Amino acid sequence: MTSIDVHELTKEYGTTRAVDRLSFRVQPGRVTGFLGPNGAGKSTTMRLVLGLDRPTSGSATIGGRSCAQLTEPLRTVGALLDAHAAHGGRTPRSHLAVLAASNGIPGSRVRAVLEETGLGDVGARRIKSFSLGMRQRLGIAAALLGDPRVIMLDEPSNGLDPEGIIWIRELMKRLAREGRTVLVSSHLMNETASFADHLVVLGRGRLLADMPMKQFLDSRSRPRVRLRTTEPARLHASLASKGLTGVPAEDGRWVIDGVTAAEIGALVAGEGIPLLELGDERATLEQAYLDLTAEDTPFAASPARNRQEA
Ligand SMILES: Nc1ncnc2c1ncn2[C@@H]1O[C@H](COP(=O)(O)OP(=O)(O)OP(=O)(O)O)[C@@H](O)[C@H]1O
Repeated sequence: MTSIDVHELTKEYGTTRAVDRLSFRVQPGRVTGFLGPNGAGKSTTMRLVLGLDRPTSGSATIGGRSCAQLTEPLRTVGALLDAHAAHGGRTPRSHLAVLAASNGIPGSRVRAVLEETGLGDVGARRIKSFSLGMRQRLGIAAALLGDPRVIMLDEPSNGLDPEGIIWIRELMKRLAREGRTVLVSSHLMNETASFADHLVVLGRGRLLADMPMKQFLDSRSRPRVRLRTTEPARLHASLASKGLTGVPAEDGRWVIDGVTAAEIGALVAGEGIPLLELGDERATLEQAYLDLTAEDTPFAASPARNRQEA
């Protein structure tokens, strides 16, 4: 099995410490979402893993070897870092053919990945005429070219239309099901929640979290129930008898903090209070992420209060 191992990794650019003694492992067989505010060090880490930059100290390896040691790297790791990396004067076919030839990859893979990424009909067009979404698909085609065990994608949904976003989501899940190691950075929390099984979160170059998605959501949220009843006065009294408070929401529902739907269900059933709806309110990844990274977001807009004071 081929994991990505980052160990005590540090990268300094002059006085900026972009990555700060970072250690984590990306396991095969699942999609790992790579999150963090702007400038947190995600792209730098990916470049270090790919051997495109040298660490100040520490190590980053794929299957126990540094990328620089790999003679045909695209057969081990495929990456999308910059959708504009391909030369605009080339065609997708020639761009991919050059990559295939220099990595010992059979030419038949070029057509296969063009088809897989939906570029089968535009393989002979100049890349400079491509939209951002098409360039993004070409970058993904290049990442898949060598049928690698490890795939790293930096903001893969950038520029993709809704159909493309669904396609990339399903592709990443399938790659993980095939036992590959998939690391994906994104700023889109709903998106990440829809495909990631595991999360690695950075803030100012340091590790803030490394855990399964469900554990991340559970660890950063309190239980909360949302319900609808035809008898709010009886519900209110029943809640009060247990030291609970229901807060009416704008949509006619009630929100109760600090309890689960199972607990409320048992309570109201015992008293015969009719319910039209009852459910646990799930924490969103966006809420959990913002809560975790609040202190590590260097480019957050100032609150309105501060602007008024200025
Ligand atoms: N080549 C470089 N030279 C100097 N500083 C750099 C270089 N590359 C990155 N940095 C700095 O390192 C820090 C981390 O940047 P990086 O691009 O890795 O963050 P990121 O998490 O990928 O951010 P974003 O979400 O905005 O893409 C930033 O402060 C950035 O300015």
